[in-house]
This record gives sequence, C-alpha cells and structure tokens, in this order.
Amino acid sequence: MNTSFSHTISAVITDLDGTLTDKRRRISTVAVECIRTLTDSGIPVILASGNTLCSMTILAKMIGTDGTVICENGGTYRIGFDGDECIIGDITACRNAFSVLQGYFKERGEVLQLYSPEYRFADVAFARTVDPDIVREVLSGTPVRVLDTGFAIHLQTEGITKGTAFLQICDAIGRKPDEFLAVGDSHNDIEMIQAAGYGAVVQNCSDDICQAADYVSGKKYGEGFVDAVQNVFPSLF
Ligand SMILES: O=C(O)COP(=O)(O)O
Ligand SMILES: [Mg+2]
Repeated sequence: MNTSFSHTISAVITDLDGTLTDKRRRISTVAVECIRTLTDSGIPVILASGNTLCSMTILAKMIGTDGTVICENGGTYRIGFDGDECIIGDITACRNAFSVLQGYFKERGEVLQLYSPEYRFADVAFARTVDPDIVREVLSGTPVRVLDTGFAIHLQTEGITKGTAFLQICDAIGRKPDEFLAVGDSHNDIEMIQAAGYGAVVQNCSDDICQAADYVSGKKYGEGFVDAVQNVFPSLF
C-alpha cells in the first residue's frame, strides 16, 4: 500500500454505492457535506457508478456537483449537466447474454429480477439472487463481463469499465488521471482506482480492490470516503 502521493491531487472521482452510501443504500450526509466542501473549493467531483444516467443526474444535482457522471460501470458517461450522453457499451450483447442466463436459471426454477432495464443504455443489471460465479461460468466464452458490485450483478461489454470512461473524460476535459483521488469499495472500481493518481478504498471494500488501493481507510462507507478525502486535502477541513 502506498500511503503517500508525490503529485498534486486537485480533483476527485468517487463510487456511489458502498462508498457514499451504506449497505442499505442510504446516502451518507457527512459524505454529501464533504463533496460540497470540495466543489465549493473548486475541486471537481465526478460521480462514477453502476447506476443509471437518470438516477446519477438527479443525485449530482441534489448533492451539488458540476454534473459529470459515469454510469452503468463506464457504459455511459456525460460531462457536466449539459454535455452529450456518451454510450459506449453494447447493450445488445449484454441483453443476449442475459437471455442465455434467464434460460439457464429458469430450468432450475429461478427467475432473475432485472433492475431498471428501461433506463439502461449500455449494461444489464439484476438482483444478486444467484451465485455470481455460476453466472460467470454460464457466460464464459461470451463477449460479456460479469461484475458483482455487492449491490447487483451487472453484465458489461468486455473492455468497458469505470476506468476507461474516466480516461475518456480526462482526455475531453484536459486533465490528467494523476490529478485525481479515486475512492471506491468494490470489484467494479478497480480500474478507476488504478488509473487515478491516488486510489483509496473504504474499510468495507472487497478483498480484490483492497489489494489495488494506495490507501485503505479505517472507516466504513461515507465516513471512509470523508477520511480518504481529508487525508489528501487536509487544509480544507
Ligand atoms: O450499481 C451497482 O450495482 C453499484 O453501484 P456503485 O458502482 O455505485 O457501487
Ligand atoms: Mg460501490
């Protein structure tokens, strides 16, 4: 674990569920206050989630960021509230893979529950009522990656991650990934954490991302996020 950072960090990118929220998805009010302190100090905060573009837009508005969001695990993103919606995932491949899964589990008497399919443009998300490892096994050989976020199972086009969307946003806004503190909690945050100048995780993180982080907070959920931010921007607090 690298507990120091040599370059100047001047921006933040953060996961939502499990990082700004608790396991019941209740948003942390201290994390919201912290993001407002950052944005009011001129430090942009990008919200990066597996959630849909419409839900992330409302969240960004209500928290008070500039509206730059990564959604559907990198399958969609938008710069600012008025930017174009960029869709970079192949929803057809994900839906086809989901049909294969539905068939497999139906034969075993299990019905998969989709999450907000009408608002998804790039990935497919469904309830964690089945074993993600079995899902991976059934879909091996397809062009689709299986992500278990701890909140849902997602099917995503191979090669698309929060990290790839993050790099595209950096290119578009003229910032280097090195300038960012990235904070996350789960498997779907690994590439983003690795691409950023300094990658931090909250204490409730999954084992795989813990290994990839520069900093592991001793605090959970929103308090862990605040701790990671205070570690990098001590003069703001
Ligand atoms: O959509 C999910 O499954 C989890 O969302 P997250 O990326 O904000 O943790
Ligand atoms: Mg998360």
